Amino acid sequence: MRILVTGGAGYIGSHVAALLHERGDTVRVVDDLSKGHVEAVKGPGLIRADLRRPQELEAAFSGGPWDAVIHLAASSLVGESMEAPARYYENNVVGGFHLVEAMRRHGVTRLVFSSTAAVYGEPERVPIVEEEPPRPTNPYGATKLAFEEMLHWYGEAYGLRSVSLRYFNVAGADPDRGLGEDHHPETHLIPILLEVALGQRERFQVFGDDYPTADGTCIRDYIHVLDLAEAHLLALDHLARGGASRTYNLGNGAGFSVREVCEAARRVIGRPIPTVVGPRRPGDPPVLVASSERIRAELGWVPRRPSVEEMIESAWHWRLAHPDGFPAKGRGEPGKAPQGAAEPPRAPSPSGADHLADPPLPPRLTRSQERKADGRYLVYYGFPGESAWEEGARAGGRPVDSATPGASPSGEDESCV
Ligand SMILES: O=c1ccn([C@@H]2O[C@H](COP(=O)(O)OP(=O)(O)O[C@H]3O[C@H](CO)[C@@H](O)[C@H](O)[C@H]3O)[C@@H](O)[C@H]2O)c(=O)[nH]1
Repeated sequence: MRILVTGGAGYIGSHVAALLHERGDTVRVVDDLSKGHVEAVKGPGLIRADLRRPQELEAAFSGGPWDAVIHLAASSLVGESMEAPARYYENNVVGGFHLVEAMRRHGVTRLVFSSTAAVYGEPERVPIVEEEPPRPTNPYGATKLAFEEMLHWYGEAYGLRSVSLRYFNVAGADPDRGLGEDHHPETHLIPILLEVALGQRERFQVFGDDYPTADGTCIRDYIHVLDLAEAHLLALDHLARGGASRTYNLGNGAGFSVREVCEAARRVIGRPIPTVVGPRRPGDPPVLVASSERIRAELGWVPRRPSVEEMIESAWHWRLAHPDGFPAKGRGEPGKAPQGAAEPPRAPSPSGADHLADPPLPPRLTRSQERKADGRYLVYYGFPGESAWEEGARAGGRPVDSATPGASPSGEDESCV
């Protein structure tokens, strides 16, 4: 198959892309590299594109036809989403909309979507089944749910078939393939524990110990990133067989409290991990544990690495080999492969000659800014050679109020899951 993987330079996407590439699929990673790493793309082609910019998506879809898209590019932090919901709506909903529109233009009718347990909010029954009414308690979950709903209606009207995978808490690494978790800044529980164990942080802060759980800390369901990546391949194959649109939970069905994960990390690593209890993090539900019976029964998914210790151990091994994460590489030009990345794959032409060139990109929007009397910034976007205000009126650009200097329309912060 020929597959586009958005967010394929990120933590989960890089594992998915590597598995697809290894089994012989033609894979092109589409990533804006704001959070992803060129080094994490092992084998597949890579093209830099921001989903919010349709002209960059056109370059990403060039060289088709493509059989399917796996969509993981998103902003994905619960805490951050509470403070910056606009960024989440723009990256996850607007970016997602441009993606499905590009799929429509290019006749691509299958999509596997990286959704989240955060759509459930505070569920009434645990383990959570897919029939549980979604009631997100944070903008991250709300934007993922909005895109799931968009997929439903695109399916009804345009024949798009999709599988939404609602991930619970993803952990672990694949040190053998040189893949692991590297976020800046890091906010996730297990990588932070590893940083404390390495002496890169002084201590770990527990976000609240007054939840209605046995030890007062939040309970989550952890899933190994490779088990999760394998589920993407099963979902893709389901759609390739003509399967209908579905939604699946992905977790192990076992809950671990924050304190239990700390204890497991101390056992696996054998080093002290000092902790301190702090306040709750807004938006965190007390308990999220999955029932993944549906995907087991329908697609035959079996998590082969269910132990939290194994997840921590694999993450630890990757981290020991990469104490500072992936090396920072240049991001290159939008619509192109960054330096050092594999060339994006092209479809073989009927004559055998590879004559498919990327389409020329329209001129890029540029930004200009004014500092206002109150210290805030007013930022305008325009095409080169036109004043910002003229552009705003004539070319569809938009003024953005109170942006911080150096920020993109959404804060240049699309992360890659
Ligand atoms: O410094 C920290 C970091 C985390 N936690 C707690 O650890 C648990 C797990 O937190 P984290 O690793 O940040 O993951 P979540 O916020 O639960 O969210 C993850 O899990 C979701 C599904 O549950 C995914 O959709 C999200 O993308 C992913 O960020 C939560 O109870 C946090 O409050 C702490 O106590 N201290």
